[in-house]
Amino acid sequence: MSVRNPGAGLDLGWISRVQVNQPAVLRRAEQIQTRRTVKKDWQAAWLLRAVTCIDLTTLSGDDTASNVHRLCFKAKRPIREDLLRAMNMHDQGITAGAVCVYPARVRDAVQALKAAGCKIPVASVATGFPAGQTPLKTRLEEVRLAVEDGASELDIVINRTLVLTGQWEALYEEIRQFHEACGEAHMKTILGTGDLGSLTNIYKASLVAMMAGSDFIKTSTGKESVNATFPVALVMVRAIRDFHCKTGIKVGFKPAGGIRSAKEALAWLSLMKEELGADWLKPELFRLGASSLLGDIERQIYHHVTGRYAAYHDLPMA
Ligand SMILES: O=C[C@H](O)COP(=O)(O)O
Repeated sequence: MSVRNPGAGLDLGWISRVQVNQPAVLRRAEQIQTRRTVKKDWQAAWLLRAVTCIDLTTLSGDDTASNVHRLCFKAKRPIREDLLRAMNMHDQGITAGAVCVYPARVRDAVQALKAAGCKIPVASVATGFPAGQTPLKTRLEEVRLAVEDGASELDIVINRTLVLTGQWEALYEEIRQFHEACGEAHMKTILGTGDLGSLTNIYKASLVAMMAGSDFIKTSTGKESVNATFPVALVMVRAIRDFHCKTGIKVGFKPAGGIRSAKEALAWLSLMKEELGADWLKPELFRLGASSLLGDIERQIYHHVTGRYAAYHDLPMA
């Protein structure tokens, strides 16, 4: 990831003027999901692009060194070598965008990727993931420890209480402190959109997160009852576009939570291309946070290459 956001001052005037036209957002979101998508070779190429943007994730209570190691090896070789060879893509260095784990598993991931001779970044969730309801002191310490253990990307969750009670200055200050604690590591800010109550709050929280120096804004933890949806994404990417127009700073976008199918991955790529342009189709500015998406993409690529659907045993586990 090369793009960095130094942040900007908190512009409360801008935040107070925010209005979202909900019916228009819902109409546009519907249109993106229902339209015909790319086919054949183009589809395979888009799916490979999606693979390079996946933050391959495991965030479970029963995570151990061994499943994290397996995930890292899958991140290094996300698609079977013979399938890539059949598409003449075997020497293109296709890997997942990052591996995403809990702070306590960062060392396992760093070790596994080092052993595999692979430079994929390790992303750690932090700041009291998923609820963000621990004292600020411990949330900050969690960020510092994850960085110390080798995380080069931090997926921090915001304190949703501050959004729901309109405390924009306090939200900005907290995120600024997380940004400082991240040091050289990139910061992705998870809004937990399913908890924020309205599209207007989501737009405002997106702006505050970007003003406070987030390199990415991310929809969800995957643990809320509603996670990445297209209406929410539209509001967030339009906030990214407005922030870029006003400051010249490019902030990335990461939908996460419940993204499971290749078809959905294609719709997410279409949304990025149409709303933000080709610059946002790269892992530097776009990630898909997903624990169970890669398997379906690999199955679709297997079908593209062989004309058959893969049996369960044909593809290595993600
Ligand atoms: O940040 C990533 C999400 O937690 C993944 O959610 P998921 O398990 O629904 O794919």
